[in-house]
Amino acid sequence: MLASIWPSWLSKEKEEPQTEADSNSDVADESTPKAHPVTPSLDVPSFTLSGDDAETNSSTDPSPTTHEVPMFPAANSAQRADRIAPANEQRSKPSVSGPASLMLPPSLSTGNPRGLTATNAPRGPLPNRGPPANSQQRVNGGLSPNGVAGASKGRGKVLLKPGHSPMDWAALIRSGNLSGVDTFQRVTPIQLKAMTGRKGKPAWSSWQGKVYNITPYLPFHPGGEPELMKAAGRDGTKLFMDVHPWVNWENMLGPCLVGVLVPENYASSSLEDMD
Ligand code: HEM
Repeated sequence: MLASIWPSWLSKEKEEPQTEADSNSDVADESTPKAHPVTPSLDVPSFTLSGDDAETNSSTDPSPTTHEVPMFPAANSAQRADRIAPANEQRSKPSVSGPASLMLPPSLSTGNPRGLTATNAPRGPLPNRGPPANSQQRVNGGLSPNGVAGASKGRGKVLLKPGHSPMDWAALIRSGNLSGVDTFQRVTPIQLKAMTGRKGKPAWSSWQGKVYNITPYLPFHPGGEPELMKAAGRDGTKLFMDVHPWVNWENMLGPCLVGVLVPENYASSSLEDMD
C-alpha cells in the first residue's frame, strides 16, 4: 500500500515483492529483503547570500532595471540565475532572458469601456446648459437669502405664493383668453406706454413686436412682481433677454397676447393708403 506513495527514486525498492511493513506475519522473515536508504542523485539547487552573490543581489545595484513592476525574486537574484539551476529544471523556472515571459499588470488603457483615447477624450468640463458663468443669476446665487425679490441689490428667484407655481400658471393658460381684450389690437407706442399696471390700468409689455398683457402673470413670475413690472408699459425684450433668454416668452404668455405693436402714425397712414 505504501508503495504507491514512494518517490520515484525509491522505485527499485518499491518493486520488491514484499516489505517488512507489508507482511502480516508476526514473525520476521529472515529472508525478507530490507529497504536501505538511498541518497538521491538529483542536483538540488542551493544558494548562499555570502560573497559575490550578496554583492550581486544588493539593492544598491546601479544598473537600471527594464521592468517597472518589482519582481520577486528580483530579476538579478541568485534564485533566477541560470548557473545554479539544473538543466532539467529550466523549463519549470521563469526565464529572465526577456520581458515577454514576465507577467505584467494589465494596462490601464485596456479597461476603457468608452473607448476614449488621448485624442478623443473630452477635455475640460462638460458643456454648461444653464445661465452663462458671468450671468447675474450665477453671480447673485439665484434665490435671495430671504426669498424676497429686491431684498438685495441682486436679482433672484422669489418664493411664490401658494397656488402660483409654474404648474399653476400652465393650468391657467389652458383655461382660455387672458389678454383682457376681445379682439387683437394694433397698439401704438403711446398706447403701450399708458398700460403701466398702475391706477387701475393693466400692465402691457411688448416682445419682438407683439404686445402682451402681463398682469395675470405678475404673481406667477419666478423673478418676482417688481422685476416683471420693469417691463410694463414698454418693450421688455432687452430686459427679458438680459436675464433669461432661454425662457420661451411666446409659449408662456400665449393667451395673454393683446396684439401687435405698430408705429405711432400707423392709423393715419393706413387711412391715407385707403384713399
Ligand atoms: C413677461 C415676460 C417674462 C416671462 C414670461 C418671464 C418668465 C420667467 C421664468 C419662467 C423664470 C424662471 C426661470 C428659470 O427658472 O430658469 C423667470 C425668472 C426671472 N425673471 Fe422673468 N420673465 C419675464 C420677464 C422678466 C423681466 C422683464 C425681468 C426683468 C426685468 C425678469 C426677471 C427675472 C428674474 C430676475 C428671474 C429670476 C432669476 C432666474 O430665473 O434665474 N423677467 N422669469
